[in-house]
Amino acid sequence: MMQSKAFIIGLTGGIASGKSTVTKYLIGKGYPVVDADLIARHIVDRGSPALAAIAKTFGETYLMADGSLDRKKLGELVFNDETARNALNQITHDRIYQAIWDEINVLKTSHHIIFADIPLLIESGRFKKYDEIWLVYVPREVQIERLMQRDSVTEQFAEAQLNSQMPLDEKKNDATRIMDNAGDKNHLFSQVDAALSDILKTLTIN
Ligand SMILES: CC(C)(COP(=O)(O)OP(=O)(O)OC[C@H]1O[C@@H](n2cnc3c(N)ncnc32)[C@H](O)[C@@H]1O)[C@@H](O)C(=O)NCCC(=O)NCCS
Ligand SMILES: Nc1ncnc2c1ncn2[C@@H]1O[C@H](COP(=O)(O)OP(=O)(O)OP(=O)(O)O)[C@@H](O)[C@H]1O
Repeated sequence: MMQSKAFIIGLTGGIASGKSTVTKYLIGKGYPVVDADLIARHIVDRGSPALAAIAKTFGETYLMADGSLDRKKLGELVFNDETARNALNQITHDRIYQAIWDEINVLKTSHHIIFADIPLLIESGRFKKYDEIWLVYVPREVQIERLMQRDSVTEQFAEAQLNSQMPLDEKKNDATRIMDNAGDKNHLFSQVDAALSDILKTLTIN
């Protein structure tokens, strides 16, 4: 019999390490996945308090003509400037982590296992309340290569983005399971399947 308490898994990694690839696979299997990047976009919607705070802190020049956030311009600033990045995180992170947990609470009423894809979960220090942390890991050079290819950015910008995050080797210390994504996608999916069957076995016993 399944337990009544939901089992919450934080799915993390670094930029372009393969979290969305795992997310799509999990959704295909019917699991709910809360998407922190999507939530991060919603909380800075046009007219939101967070967007007003961004305009006040960084200037109206970070808004597009229609009043929405100029994401490319703000990205170029914060991925190259730690003080600016900290200021942006100060405005956004409490709102993002609150909204993630609100979504989890809603899903808890109808699901036994819930995933949340959160790139900065370990940096945030807010991972203790998750039952497990899954780290989608790749060596740094593979991460840079995939990032440059996917986003068509220069090596210099890709390096700046990686340097804005904790190195994946360090994140290993706080991970319950490490999914190695240096191989092909099937290799990644087989590790996900093994973890799922392990968890399902444990939940069925208890
Ligand atoms: C800087 C912004 C405007 C750039 O927007 P853009 O559309 O170019 O990128 P997107 O939001 O899709 O993020 C891409 C990736 O960048 C990384 N990233 C985003 N913000 C940060 C940050 N503050 N520090 C380190 N890495 C970050 C994440 O790995 C994320 O998956 C945007 O990322 C943002 O508002 N960031 C602050 C909110 C945040 O921390 N988001 C991460 C989710 S918890
Ligand atoms: N095993 C793999 N082999 C080859 N390419 C891969 C593999 N896994 C992922 N990719 C590719 O690498 C890129 C990054 O993967 P993905 O978008 O899943 O990462 P992510 O961690 O979700 O990134 P972000 O947080 O930046 O959105 C994508 O273009 C994806 O198709």
